[in-house]
Amino acid sequence: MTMLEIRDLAVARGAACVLEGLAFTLAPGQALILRGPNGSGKTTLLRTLAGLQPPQAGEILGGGEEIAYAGHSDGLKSMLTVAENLTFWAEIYGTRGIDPALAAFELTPLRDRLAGTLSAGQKRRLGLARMLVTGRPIWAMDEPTVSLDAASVELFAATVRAHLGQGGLAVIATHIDLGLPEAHVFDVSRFAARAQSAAATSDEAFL
Ligand SMILES: Nc1ncnc2c1ncn2[C@@H]1O[C@H](COP(=O)(O)OP(=O)(O)OP(=O)(O)O)[C@@H](O)[C@H]1O
Repeated sequence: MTMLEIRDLAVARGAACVLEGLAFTLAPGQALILRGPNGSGKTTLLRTLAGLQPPQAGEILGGGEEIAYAGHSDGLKSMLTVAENLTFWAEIYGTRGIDPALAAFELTPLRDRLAGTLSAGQKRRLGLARMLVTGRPIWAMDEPTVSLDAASVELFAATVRAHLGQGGLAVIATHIDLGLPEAHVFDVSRFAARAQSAAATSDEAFL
């Protein structure tokens, strides 16, 4: 059974510890909504969970090959079509069939368009469709609804609900209420690193 558990985790940007003492456990069907003001460390935590940077301290159990990450950048190849982009990712992740992902984000009519010619919201929908193509059970997503209109936000929320309904897990930094069942709100600012606050105070003395 896929689980995601973090124990006494500390995450850093460069050498500076941003968050420390983080702990949670996520079971199949559960979502964790990350909240916190700009710069509080949501992206840093998501990148660490996704294995894009090492933790400064503590443990992550159950991430690794189980986790797929959707960051601020959609990571699209502008000279490939919508369908070619998804096929590229399907090959990387060793999965088959892009049609459900196209349908989930209403991209089927756009399948032969070059990704570079899509609107911002369409690009975002394609970036999110990639999560379905990965076939991975844990989704880590950073502000996934940026650029999406209300209808597309609902498509996204429905896709996440379906993923959770199939036993998937999700960690999502978002300010929007996605109406997810089993969603727990996790305010990262409660875990701000003490060393960082101390540094900010001493910096102020030199201003
Ligand atoms: N490349 C970098 N080098 C050094 N510090 C960075 C770098 N990127 C971000 N930081 C700092 O790390 C801290 C945490 O940033 P992070 O992007 O994780 O926050 P966030 O909660 O995702 O913010 P936002 O809501 O604005 O996206 C901030 O103080 C930020 O200024």
